[in-house]
Amino acid sequence: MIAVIAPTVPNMSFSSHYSTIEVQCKLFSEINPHRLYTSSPFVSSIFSSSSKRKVLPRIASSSASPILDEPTKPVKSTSETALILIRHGESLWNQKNLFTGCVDVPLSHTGVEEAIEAGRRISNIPIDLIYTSSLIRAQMTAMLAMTQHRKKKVPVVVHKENDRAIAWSRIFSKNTTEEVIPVMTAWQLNERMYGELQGLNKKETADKYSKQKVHEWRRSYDIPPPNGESLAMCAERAVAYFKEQIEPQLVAGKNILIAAHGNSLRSIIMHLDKLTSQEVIDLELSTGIPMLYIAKGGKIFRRGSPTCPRTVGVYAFTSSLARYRQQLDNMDG
Ligand SMILES: O=C(O)[C@@H](CO)OP(=O)(O)O
Repeated sequence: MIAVIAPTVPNMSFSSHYSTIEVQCKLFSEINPHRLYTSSPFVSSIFSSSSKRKVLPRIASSSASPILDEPTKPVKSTSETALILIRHGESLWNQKNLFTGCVDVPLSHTGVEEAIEAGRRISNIPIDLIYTSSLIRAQMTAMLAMTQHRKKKVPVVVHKENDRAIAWSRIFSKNTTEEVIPVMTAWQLNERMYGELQGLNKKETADKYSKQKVHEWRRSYDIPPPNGESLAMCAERAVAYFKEQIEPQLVAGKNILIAAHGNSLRSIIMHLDKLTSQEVIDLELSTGIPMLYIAKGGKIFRRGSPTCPRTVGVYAFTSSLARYRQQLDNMDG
Protein backbone atom coordinates (compact mmCIF):
# COMPACT_ATOMS: atom_id res chain seq x y z
CA MET A 1 0.00 0.00 0.00
CA ILE A 2 1.22 3.52 -0.77
CA ALA A 3 0.01 6.50 1.32
CA VAL A 4 0.59 10.00 -0.05
CA ILE A 5 0.56 13.21 2.01
CA ALA A 6 0.46 16.50 0.10
CA PRO A 7 2.25 19.50 1.62
CA THR A 8 0.23 22.24 3.33
CA VAL A 9 0.07 25.62 1.61
CA PRO A 10 3.23 27.65 2.30
CA ASN A 11 1.51 30.81 3.57
CA MET A 12 -0.79 29.03 6.03
CA SER A 13 -0.49 30.18 9.64
CA PHE A 14 1.58 27.83 11.77
CA SER A 15 -1.36 26.59 13.79
CA SER A 16 -3.39 25.69 10.67
CA HIS A 17 -0.26 24.20 9.07
CA TYR A 18 0.48 22.06 12.11
CA SER A 19 -3.12 20.99 12.70
CA THR A 20 -3.55 20.11 9.00
CA ILE A 21 -0.54 17.82 9.27
CA GLU A 22 -1.91 16.41 12.53
CA VAL A 23 -5.28 15.64 10.87
CA GLN A 24 -3.40 13.85 8.08
CA CYS A 25 -1.39 11.98 10.69
CA LYS A 26 -4.55 10.80 12.45
CA LEU A 27 -5.99 9.59 9.15
CA PHE A 28 -2.83 7.57 8.59
CA SER A 29 -2.36 6.51 12.20
CA GLU A 30 -3.41 2.92 11.54
CA ILE A 31 -0.76 2.49 8.86
CA ASN A 32 2.67 1.34 9.96
CA PRO A 33 4.92 2.34 7.07
CA HIS A 34 8.17 0.52 6.47
CA ARG A 35 9.58 3.51 4.66
CA LEU A 36 8.89 7.22 4.42
CA TYR A 37 10.02 9.14 1.35
CA THR A 38 9.83 12.92 1.59
CA SER A 39 11.07 16.13 0.05
CA SER A 40 10.39 17.66 3.46
CA PRO A 41 11.98 15.93 6.45
CA PHE A 42 10.18 18.50 8.60
CA VAL A 43 6.70 17.24 7.63
CA SER A 44 7.63 13.61 8.10
CA SER A 45 9.06 14.49 11.50
CA ILE A 46 5.80 16.06 12.67
CA PHE A 47 4.12 12.94 11.28
CA SER A 48 6.25 10.74 13.49
CA SER A 49 6.05 12.91 16.61
CA SER A 50 2.24 12.84 16.42
CA SER A 51 1.94 9.09 15.95
CA LYS A 52 2.17 6.22 18.41
CA ARG A 53 4.12 3.90 16.14
CA LYS A 54 7.43 2.42 17.24
CA VAL A 55 9.23 2.73 13.89
CA LEU A 56 10.81 6.17 13.71
CA PRO A 57 11.64 7.91 10.45
CA ARG A 58 15.36 8.54 10.18
CA ILE A 59 16.77 10.71 7.48
CA ALA A 60 18.89 8.71 5.06
CA SER A 61 20.77 11.21 2.94
CA SER A 62 22.91 10.38 -0.04
CA SER A 63 24.61 13.80 0.02
CA ALA A 64 26.53 13.86 3.27
CA SER A 65 28.89 16.52 1.93
CA PRO A 66 29.89 19.12 4.50
CA ILE A 67 29.11 22.71 3.56
CA LEU A 68 31.26 25.56 4.75
CA ASP A 69 29.37 28.71 3.88
CA GLU A 70 31.23 31.91 3.18
CA PRO A 71 30.07 34.70 5.47
CA THR A 72 27.81 37.13 3.62
CA LYS A 73 28.59 40.84 3.63
CA PRO A 74 27.39 42.58 6.81
CA VAL A 75 24.17 44.53 6.33
CA LYS A 76 24.86 47.08 9.04
CA SER A 77 27.60 48.02 11.43
CA THR A 78 25.88 48.50 14.77
CA SER A 79 28.17 48.20 17.75
CA GLU A 80 25.99 45.64 19.47
CA THR A 81 24.48 42.37 18.25
CA ALA A 82 22.51 39.52 19.78
CA LEU A 83 23.53 35.87 19.78
CA ILE A 84 20.90 33.34 20.85
CA LEU A 85 21.78 29.71 21.48
CA ILE A 86 19.04 27.06 21.76
CA ARG A 87 19.49 23.38 22.39
CA HIS A 88 16.82 21.56 20.35
CA GLY A 89 13.53 20.59 22.04
CA GLU A 90 13.07 17.08 23.40
CA SER A 91 13.57 14.43 20.71
CA LEU A 92 11.81 11.07 20.47
CA TRP A 93 15.02 9.43 21.68
CA ASN A 94 15.48 11.90 24.57
CA GLN A 95 12.00 10.77 25.55
CA LYS A 96 13.09 7.12 25.44
CA ASN A 97 16.38 7.92 27.27
CA LEU A 98 18.52 6.62 24.38
CA PHE A 99 21.98 7.89 23.40
CA THR A 100 21.34 9.76 20.15
CA GLY A 101 24.51 11.49 18.94
CA CYS A 102 24.44 11.80 15.15
CA VAL A 103 21.37 9.61 14.61
CA ASP A 104 18.85 11.91 12.91
CA VAL A 105 15.81 11.65 15.19
CA PRO A 106 12.93 14.18 15.13
CA LEU A 107 11.35 16.12 18.00
CA SER A 108 8.71 14.55 20.21
CA HIS A 109 5.39 16.33 20.67
CA THR A 110 6.81 17.84 23.88
CA GLY A 111 9.86 18.95 21.88
CA VAL A 112 7.61 20.68 19.33
CA GLU A 113 5.93 22.56 22.18
CA GLU A 114 9.27 23.45 23.78
CA ALA A 115 10.51 24.87 20.47
CA ILE A 116 7.40 27.03 20.12
CA GLU A 117 7.79 28.26 23.71
CA ALA A 118 11.47 29.04 23.05
CA GLY A 119 10.30 31.06 20.04
CA ARG A 120 7.92 33.06 22.25
CA ARG A 121 10.78 33.87 24.59
CA ILE A 122 12.92 35.32 21.84
CA SER A 123 10.13 36.84 19.77
CA ASN A 124 11.29 40.43 20.47
CA ILE A 125 14.99 39.86 19.80
CA PRO A 126 16.34 40.73 16.34
CA ILE A 127 17.48 37.78 14.20
CA ASP A 128 19.23 38.26 10.83
CA LEU A 129 20.83 34.88 10.32
CA ILE A 130 20.14 31.38 11.63
CA TYR A 131 22.60 28.50 11.97
CA THR A 132 21.47 24.95 12.67
CA SER A 133 23.17 21.60 12.60
CA SER A 134 22.36 19.26 9.74
CA LEU A 135 20.14 17.20 12.06
CA ILE A 136 16.36 17.48 11.88
CA ARG A 137 15.77 18.04 15.63
CA ALA A 138 17.81 21.26 15.54
CA GLN A 139 16.22 22.38 12.26
CA MET A 140 12.69 21.71 13.53
CA THR A 141 13.50 23.70 16.67
CA ALA A 142 14.74 26.71 14.71
CA MET A 143 11.80 26.69 12.32
CA LEU A 144 9.15 26.21 15.00
CA ALA A 145 10.72 28.92 17.17
CA MET A 146 10.68 31.34 14.24
CA THR A 147 6.92 30.92 13.75
CA GLN A 148 6.58 32.98 16.95
CA HIS A 149 8.84 35.87 15.97
CA ARG A 150 7.09 39.24 15.85
CA LYS A 151 9.06 40.47 12.84
CA LYS A 152 7.37 37.77 10.70
CA LYS A 153 10.36 37.31 8.41
CA VAL A 154 10.51 33.93 6.67
CA PRO A 155 13.38 31.56 7.54
CA VAL A 156 14.67 29.99 4.32
CA VAL A 157 17.21 27.15 4.24
CA VAL A 158 20.22 28.04 2.10
CA HIS A 159 21.19 25.18 -0.25
CA LYS A 160 24.73 25.27 -1.54
CA GLU A 161 25.41 21.55 -1.87
CA ASN A 162 25.91 21.80 -5.64
CA ASP A 163 25.44 24.24 -8.55
CA ARG A 164 21.92 23.02 -9.27
CA ALA A 165 20.87 23.49 -5.63
CA ILE A 166 22.16 27.07 -5.76
CA ALA A 167 20.51 27.81 -9.13
CA TRP A 168 17.17 26.17 -8.34
CA SER A 169 16.72 27.90 -4.98
CA ARG A 170 17.29 31.45 -6.22
CA ILE A 171 14.79 34.17 -5.28
CA PHE A 172 14.04 36.72 -7.99
CA SER A 173 12.46 39.49 -5.94
CA LYS A 174 14.52 42.00 -3.96
CA ASN A 175 11.55 42.77 -1.69
CA THR A 176 10.96 39.09 -0.94
CA THR A 177 14.67 38.55 -0.29
CA GLU A 178 14.59 41.36 2.27
CA GLU A 179 11.84 39.51 4.15
CA VAL A 180 13.89 36.31 4.35
CA ILE A 181 16.18 35.09 7.14
CA PRO A 182 18.85 32.78 5.67
CA VAL A 183 19.21 29.48 7.52
CA MET A 184 22.64 27.91 7.23
CA THR A 185 22.91 24.21 8.06
CA ALA A 186 26.29 22.86 9.13
CA TRP A 187 27.31 19.32 10.10
CA GLN A 188 29.99 20.90 12.28
CA LEU A 189 27.23 21.94 14.72
CA ASN A 190 25.90 18.37 14.96
CA GLU A 191 25.68 16.53 18.26
CA ARG A 192 28.88 14.77 19.33
CA MET A 193 29.15 11.38 17.63
CA TYR A 194 28.37 8.97 20.45
CA GLY A 195 30.10 5.96 18.87
CA GLU A 196 28.95 2.57 20.05
CA LEU A 197 26.58 4.12 22.59
CA GLN A 198 24.21 5.41 19.86
CA GLY A 199 20.81 3.75 20.29
CA LEU A 200 21.64 2.29 23.75
CA ASN A 201 19.50 3.07 26.77
CA LYS A 202 21.35 5.46 29.14
CA LYS A 203 20.22 3.78 32.34
CA GLU A 204 20.96 0.26 31.11
CA THR A 205 24.40 1.43 29.95
CA ALA A 206 25.10 2.91 33.42
CA ASP A 207 23.96 -0.38 35.03
CA LYS A 208 26.33 -2.30 32.74
CA TYR A 209 29.46 -0.11 32.83
CA SER A 210 28.90 1.82 36.15
CA LYS A 211 27.42 5.26 36.67
CA GLN A 212 30.86 6.82 37.01
CA LYS A 213 32.14 5.47 33.68
CA VAL A 214 29.01 6.60 31.83
CA HIS A 215 29.19 10.04 33.49
CA GLU A 216 32.81 10.32 32.27
CA TRP A 217 31.74 9.44 28.72
CA ARG A 218 28.84 11.89 28.86
CA ARG A 219 30.35 14.91 30.58
CA SER A 220 34.16 14.78 30.71
CA TYR A 221 36.14 16.97 28.33
CA ASP A 222 38.57 14.51 26.84
CA ILE A 223 37.36 10.96 27.48
CA PRO A 224 35.56 9.71 24.34
CA PRO A 225 32.77 7.12 24.47
CA PRO A 226 33.80 3.86 22.67
CA ASN A 227 34.62 4.80 19.06
CA GLY A 228 32.90 8.17 19.47
CA GLU A 229 33.87 11.81 19.94
CA SER A 230 34.95 13.34 23.24
CA LEU A 231 33.76 16.88 23.97
CA ALA A 232 37.26 18.04 22.98
CA MET A 233 36.88 16.36 19.56
CA CYS A 234 33.40 17.82 19.12
CA ALA A 235 34.78 21.26 20.07
CA GLU A 236 37.46 20.97 17.40
CA ARG A 237 34.83 21.16 14.65
CA ALA A 238 32.00 23.09 16.42
CA VAL A 239 34.16 25.86 17.90
CA ALA A 240 36.24 26.11 14.71
CA TYR A 241 33.02 26.60 12.71
CA PHE A 242 31.79 29.14 15.25
CA LYS A 243 35.05 31.12 15.05
CA GLU A 244 35.40 30.94 11.27
CA GLN A 245 31.81 31.33 10.12
CA ILE A 246 29.62 32.71 12.90
CA GLU A 247 31.79 35.12 14.90
CA PRO A 248 32.73 37.27 11.87
CA GLN A 249 29.01 37.72 11.04
CA LEU A 250 28.24 38.66 14.62
CA VAL A 251 31.07 41.16 14.81
CA ALA A 252 29.98 42.57 11.45
CA GLY A 253 26.52 43.40 12.78
CA LYS A 254 24.30 40.36 12.23
CA ASN A 255 21.99 39.15 15.01
CA ILE A 256 22.26 35.38 15.12
CA LEU A 257 20.28 32.38 16.32
CA ILE A 258 22.02 29.01 16.64
CA ALA A 259 19.88 25.91 17.15
CA ALA A 260 22.09 22.94 17.93
CA HIS A 261 22.75 20.23 20.51
CA GLY A 262 23.71 19.56 24.10
CA ASN A 263 27.37 18.87 23.39
CA SER A 264 28.07 21.07 20.35
CA LEU A 265 26.60 23.96 22.37
CA ARG A 266 28.50 22.97 25.53
CA SER A 267 31.71 23.28 23.53
CA ILE A 268 30.70 26.68 22.12
CA ILE A 269 29.65 27.93 25.57
CA MET A 270 32.95 26.65 26.97
CA HIS A 271 34.69 28.86 24.39
CA LEU A 272 32.44 31.90 24.98
CA ASP A 273 32.43 31.72 28.79
CA LYS A 274 36.10 30.65 28.93
CA LEU A 275 35.29 27.58 31.04
CA THR A 276 38.04 25.18 32.02
CA SER A 277 37.88 21.47 31.15
CA GLN A 278 36.96 20.91 34.82
CA GLU A 279 34.19 23.54 34.85
CA VAL A 280 32.54 22.24 31.67
CA ILE A 281 31.82 18.91 33.40
CA ASP A 282 29.02 20.59 35.37
CA LEU A 283 27.55 22.44 32.36
CA GLU A 284 24.14 20.90 31.60
CA LEU A 285 21.80 22.37 28.98
CA SER A 286 18.05 21.84 29.11
CA THR A 287 16.09 21.22 25.93
CA GLY A 288 14.44 24.24 24.30
CA ILE A 289 15.79 26.97 26.61
CA PRO A 290 17.21 29.99 24.76
CA MET A 291 20.40 31.63 26.05
CA LEU A 292 21.23 35.19 25.12
CA TYR A 293 24.68 36.67 24.50
CA ILE A 294 25.53 40.21 23.39
CA ALA A 295 28.50 40.95 21.13
CA LYS A 296 29.97 44.38 21.75
CA GLY A 297 33.36 45.94 21.17
CA GLY A 298 34.85 42.67 19.88
CA LYS A 299 33.72 40.75 23.01
CA ILE A 300 30.77 38.45 23.61
CA PHE A 301 28.97 38.64 26.97
CA ARG A 302 26.44 36.18 28.40
CA ARG A 303 23.17 37.96 29.28
CA GLY A 304 21.07 35.11 30.67
CA SER A 305 17.98 33.36 29.46
CA PRO A 306 14.93 35.28 28.26
CA THR A 307 12.13 33.88 30.37
CA CYS A 308 9.08 35.35 28.73
CA PRO A 309 8.50 37.64 25.76
CA ARG A 310 7.13 40.48 27.84
CA THR A 311 9.72 40.40 30.61
CA VAL A 312 10.85 44.00 30.84
CA GLY A 313 14.19 43.03 32.36
CA VAL A 314 15.26 40.92 29.40
CA TYR A 315 14.68 43.64 26.86
CA ALA A 316 16.24 46.26 29.07
CA PHE A 317 19.48 44.28 28.85
CA THR A 318 20.73 46.65 26.23
CA SER A 319 19.45 49.85 24.67
CA SER A 320 19.57 48.27 21.18
CA LEU A 321 17.25 45.45 22.23
CA ALA A 322 14.91 47.89 23.94
CA ARG A 323 14.80 50.03 20.76
CA TYR A 324 14.13 47.00 18.58
CA ARG A 325 11.28 45.93 20.80
CA GLN A 326 9.86 49.46 20.71
CA GLN A 327 9.91 49.34 16.88
CA LEU A 328 7.95 46.06 16.96
CA ASP A 329 5.42 47.56 19.38
CA ASN A 330 5.04 50.60 17.10
CA MET A 331 4.55 48.34 14.05
CA ASP A 332 1.73 46.52 15.88
CA GLY A 333 0.15 49.90 16.60
O1 LIG B 1 22.21 11.29 23.55
C1 LIG B 1 22.74 12.34 23.16
O2 LIG B 1 23.04 12.55 21.97
C2 LIG B 1 23.05 13.44 24.16
C3 LIG B 1 22.05 14.53 24.12
O3 LIG B 1 20.74 14.08 24.22
O4 LIG B 1 23.07 12.86 25.42
P1 LIG B 1 23.97 13.35 26.63
O5 LIG B 1 23.09 14.18 27.50
O6 LIG B 1 24.38 12.08 27.27
O7 LIG B 1 25.17 14.07 26.11
